[in-house]
Amino acid sequence: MTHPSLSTRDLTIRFGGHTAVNAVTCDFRPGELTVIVGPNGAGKTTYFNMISGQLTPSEGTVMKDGVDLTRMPASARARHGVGRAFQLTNLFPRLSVLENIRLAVQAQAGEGKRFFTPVAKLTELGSRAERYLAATKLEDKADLPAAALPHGDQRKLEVALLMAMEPDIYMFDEPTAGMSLDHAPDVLDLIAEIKHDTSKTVLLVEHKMDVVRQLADRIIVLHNGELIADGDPGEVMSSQVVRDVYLGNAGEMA
Ligand SMILES: Nc1ncnc2c1ncn2[C@@H]1O[C@H](COP(=O)(O)OP(=O)(O)OP(=O)(O)O)[C@@H](O)[C@H]1O
Repeated sequence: MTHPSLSTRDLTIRFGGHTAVNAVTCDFRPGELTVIVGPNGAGKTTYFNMISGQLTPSEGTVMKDGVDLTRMPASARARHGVGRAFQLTNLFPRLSVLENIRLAVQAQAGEGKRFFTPVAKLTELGSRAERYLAATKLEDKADLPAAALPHGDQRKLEVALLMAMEPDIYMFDEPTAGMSLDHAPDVLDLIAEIKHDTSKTVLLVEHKMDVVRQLADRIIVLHNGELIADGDPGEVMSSQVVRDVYLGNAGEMA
């Protein structure tokens, strides 16, 4: 079995007296897309936030390729290859779609703060930006300001910016939330493509079971902050413990 790229050990966070995530130990491997499911309030987003660095755990560790990320801020984790798609927060609304991607590529290449960049390097960065533009099927919108894009295309641009960071770990929290039915397949195709790259580890928080079925290599289930199931999607979703959890939360397992 491939070596894990990312591991959490006994990851725990308390808010006042409430334990939102309780001693979650889990390994994630390259070439594997893991979907994190669980009823509302199960701790999925909080677990995600402790991996990407928005929250610092009360106890436990987050390790990536042998490096302890547990106390690092999100920006340092991004430099270590943990990339998370965030809605709108990293877009420059007045800049064009292509300019946004170019800036992300330049930042990844460490050219963001340089005044002079050699022409050959600029050309290389430009072609990388074009590649991500094409991968996300945004070529015909390249010159539009990011703010003018419809919601679905903005989500695609966020994926393009994430790809431009060239992370090893891709994290998506409900990537099709708020998206119309005609845009959702594009974003799901993109994620499917990312997971075909066997050097990448993909983590997804998702409620929609059709999305889970389409993408998951593995499912982990959180309930009341605890990891209660982990494994093959078919086995996990038909297991009694998961059925009981969802039966107690009727309607959420769409
Ligand atoms: N900053 C915070 N302060 C206090 N409690 C919090 C905080 N963040 C999360 N919680 C609590 O932690 C628990 C887990 O929340 P979380 O948002 O991680 O669940 P979730 O599984 O992502 O839910 P959903 O599917 O509804 O998004 C909830 O009880 C929530 O109220």
